[in-house]
Amino acid sequence: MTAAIKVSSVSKRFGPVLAVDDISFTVETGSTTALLGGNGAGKTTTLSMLLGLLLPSSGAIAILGEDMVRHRYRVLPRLNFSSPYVELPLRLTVRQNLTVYGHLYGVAQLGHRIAELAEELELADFIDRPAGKLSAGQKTRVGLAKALLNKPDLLMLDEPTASLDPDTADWVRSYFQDYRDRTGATIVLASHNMTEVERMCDHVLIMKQGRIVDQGSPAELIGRFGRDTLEEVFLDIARDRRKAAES
Ligand SMILES: Nc1ncnc2c1ncn2[C@@H]1O[C@H](COP(=O)(O)OP(=O)(O)OP(=O)(O)O)[C@@H](O)[C@H]1O
Repeated sequence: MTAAIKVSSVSKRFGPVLAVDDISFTVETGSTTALLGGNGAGKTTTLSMLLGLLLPSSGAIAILGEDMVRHRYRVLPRLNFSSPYVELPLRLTVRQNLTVYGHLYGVAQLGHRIAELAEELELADFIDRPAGKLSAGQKTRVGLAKALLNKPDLLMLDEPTASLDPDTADWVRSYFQDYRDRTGATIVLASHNMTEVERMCDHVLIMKQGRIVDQGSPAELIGRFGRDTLEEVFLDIARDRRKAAES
């Protein structure tokens, strides 16, 4: 099967800053893959290039078999993303927001799709309230509904459970696992929550200073570093401790 994402020798420079430094990786179709790294490691820049929002300075990106530089409009309708750092128009109600985005994505039977998502993500109590009047957790759920409007084959989630209470966060993780299992979609997740990554992801890419410094399944990484949790592996990499296997 074609990989959902194939990144080959990609770099991104902002003036003097080399934000992404010659990275290559593949994401298998139907997997949930995490992109981890400390602040400033290059995760957001990488996700933005995968979404076609930024062009690489060099290298090639193929998404769902299409070249992102030359043919991104062929593939954009099959992608979506959520990020707690992107605000929805605050004066529009939740329903109006979902309607505007649904039209932008060309969603068929939009009223039906919004009703379906309102039920699945429990938005009914505040669907006619302006987005600016929602709690942080409610906003996160609306952002997730927006990301699911077009039933994407590839979903990029930046901190999907930020601001959610533990019970709702747990429910959202199960929802995405179920979505992936039902649809065969591929999920790429950027998160600082290592327990979440251990639970949801089959594969982990670890970035540091714009490079991919390690990758594998959570169990492989934990084993290779001789640790008990992914959090400890992350700290080892962040603090430049030598790998247990090498010392
Ligand atoms: N538009 C830009 N212009 C200049 N430098 C940028 C720009 N965008 C990102 N950078 C720089 O590129 C580097 C990588 O940033 P990026 O936002 O990709 O990191 P990140 O891994 O997402 O970090 P965080 O976890 O803090 O969100 C940082 O040094 C950042 O300051």
